Amino acid sequence: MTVVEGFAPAKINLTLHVTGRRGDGYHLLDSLVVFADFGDRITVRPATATRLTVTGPMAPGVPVDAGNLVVKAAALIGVTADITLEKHLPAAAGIGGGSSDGAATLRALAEMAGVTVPRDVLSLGADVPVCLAGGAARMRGIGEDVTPVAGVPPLYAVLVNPGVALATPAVFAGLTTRDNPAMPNPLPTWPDAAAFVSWLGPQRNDLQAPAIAAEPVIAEVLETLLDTPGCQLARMSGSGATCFGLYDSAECASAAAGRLAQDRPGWWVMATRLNAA
Ligand SMILES: C[C@](O)(CO)[C@H](O)COP(=O)(O)OP(=O)(O)OC[C@H]1O[C@@H](n2ccc(N)nc2=O)[C@H](O)[C@@H]1O
Ligand SMILES: Nc1ncnc2c1ncn2[C@@H]1O[C@H](COP(=O)(O)OP(=O)(O)OP(=O)(O)O)[C@@H](O)[C@H]1O
Repeated sequence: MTVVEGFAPAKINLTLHVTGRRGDGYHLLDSLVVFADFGDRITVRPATATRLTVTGPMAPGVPVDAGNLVVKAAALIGVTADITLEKHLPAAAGIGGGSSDGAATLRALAEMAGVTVPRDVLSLGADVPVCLAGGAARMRGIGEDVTPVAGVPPLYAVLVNPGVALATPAVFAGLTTRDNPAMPNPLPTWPDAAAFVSWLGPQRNDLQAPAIAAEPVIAEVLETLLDTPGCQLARMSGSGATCFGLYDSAECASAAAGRLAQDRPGWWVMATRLNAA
């Protein structure tokens, strides 16, 4: 029996510029996306009907029915399987947990059944195409236009989630401006990690302000990250509430994570390497 295992890394929007809105209400984006070396794990086994079991420290509250993106992915690719999802990423947290799980499921089921992944996966969610591509990418359109980006260095980061779940539609609805500038085109080249991080500084996550308006604790997370020794940049990912801090070494990131975990026992804190693959 073919058993296939897959990894569903956290997705981090290093930038997230909202550049317009379509007639159907979806927003046009320009986002630089990378992936962490931390995430969920899935295992798929052939079965005559799809069945999902969710395990792991972040399993509570995650749907186990047709509402789970893993089950939707299986239906889209047309393969039935016994699927175990080991959940490590907080849900509704702006780090694409469900989308990354969906993309990992598509890859694993394609391998298990010897079929190809459908070309149009946007119906699963705006973040699924970028998660399926994997690796540093520029995401445009509403999420369907994904271009790999070369030259993004590996980054040492700390992810912090203060334990408030934010619904993506509500955060988009809180935007006060929707026609904001895109990132430069083409993107520059960066000689090293320091140049990359200083370029990143003036870029933005346009969803950060409406997310803070909805959950002011996000501003506290950003300030707390910036206060840790060696933090070069702190920004929110996706529609929040997870924020990332960038550091110039694994030691700095790990020391910051240790300190934050001690000082803020209610917050989810994780040191990770971004774009390490
Ligand atoms: C905020 C991001 O995470 C950035 O990477 C994504 O744009 C959202 O990706 P996602 O969670 O996979 O999004 P979906 O499940 O497709 O959409 C959730 C909701 O977010 C809003 N949405 C999403 C994507 C987009 N380009 N414009 C939007 O306005 C819509 O209200 C939509 O109903
Ligand atoms: N595999 C899954 N893991 C977690 N949540 C899921 C999953 N499938 C569906 N959901 C549902 O999707 C909602 C959003 O969770 P998800 O973790 O995908 O959000 P997110 O990290 O904010 O995503 P994004 O960054 O793409 O906006 C959850 O509240 C949950 O009900």
